[in-house]
Amino acid sequence: MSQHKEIKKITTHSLQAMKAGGEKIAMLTAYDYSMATVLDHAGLDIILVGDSAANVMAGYETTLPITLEHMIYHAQSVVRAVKRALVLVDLPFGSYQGNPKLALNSAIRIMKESGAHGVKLEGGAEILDSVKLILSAGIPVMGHLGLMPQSINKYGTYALRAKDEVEAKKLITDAEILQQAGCFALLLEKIPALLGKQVSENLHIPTIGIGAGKYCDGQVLVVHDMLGLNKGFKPRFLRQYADMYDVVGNAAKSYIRDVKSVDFPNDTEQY
Ligand SMILES: Nc1nc(=O)c2c([nH]1)NC[C@@H]1CN(c3ccc(C(=O)N[C@@H](CCC(=O)O)C(=O)O)cc3)CN21
Ligand SMILES: CC(C)C(=O)C(=O)O
Ligand SMILES: [Mg+2]
Repeated sequence: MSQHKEIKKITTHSLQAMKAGGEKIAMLTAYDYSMATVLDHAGLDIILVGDSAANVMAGYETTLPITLEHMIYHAQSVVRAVKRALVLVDLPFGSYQGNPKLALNSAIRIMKESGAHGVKLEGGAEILDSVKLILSAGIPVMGHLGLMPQSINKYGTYALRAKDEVEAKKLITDAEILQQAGCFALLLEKIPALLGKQVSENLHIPTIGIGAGKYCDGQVLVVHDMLGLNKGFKPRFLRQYADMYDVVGNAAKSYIRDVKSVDFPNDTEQY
């Protein structure tokens, strides 16, 4: 008898069904093969190859410097690992804003060169033409509203977004516009929980929150943050599930000690 276990792949349709059935969606970032292997085997629904790679992989202050080529490299590594999860890729800063044809070209390059399942773009009405053109090519799009890190220079801080009535109304309208255009899901970043609730109840497509409260249809975190590898980053929305900084640090300290003391390698660890 065949030992092949049928793996039920997550699709954009599964996600709609999960929202309809009240099952929450679990998403994390990954940027490399090894991490994506672990996360996919753990049963994660969505893996996001986020442009936060600029921060956690490359050490930049913001997400602005990462290029389309870098994103494709990370996406290729993740796709090679994944058997079950839906893999989404952020379009990086400068690869779509203000130019629908550039946006389509960037999205096509990601899909063609990495084999990912869809893309994510930051923005509402101002990027609607780009979203529509990408969707017209059969590429699934996740929207991204609220705190949009690629616009950090417009706001100057990573503080809570859409606190006032005017901003909240614009976000609600942008969410409706993105759903109407055909986005399969919407990411909401760092907004009041009650606004997250209102948007989630208002839309039929699932919302995925980061700092957007418990009423969103799913949650996302940057994997290095939740593993405790991003020392000192402790925003209120982050729950830390492991202390990998100490796990890795202590292993490295033990190794250093063993090498210096000529304990490693021993007789059984050599030829
Ligand atoms: N490692 C990492 N984790 C993330 O969640 C993340 C990235 N990188 N890069 C891209 C964006 C930027 N994001 C951010 C960045 C900062 C805060 C934040 O709350 N920062 C401060 C407070 C800032 C303020 O209130 O002005 C904090 O409490 O740490 C939240 C999300 C989310 N994304
Ligand atoms: C924080 C999430 C939502 C993201 O866009 C990223 O990791 O780049
Ligand atoms: Mg991002």
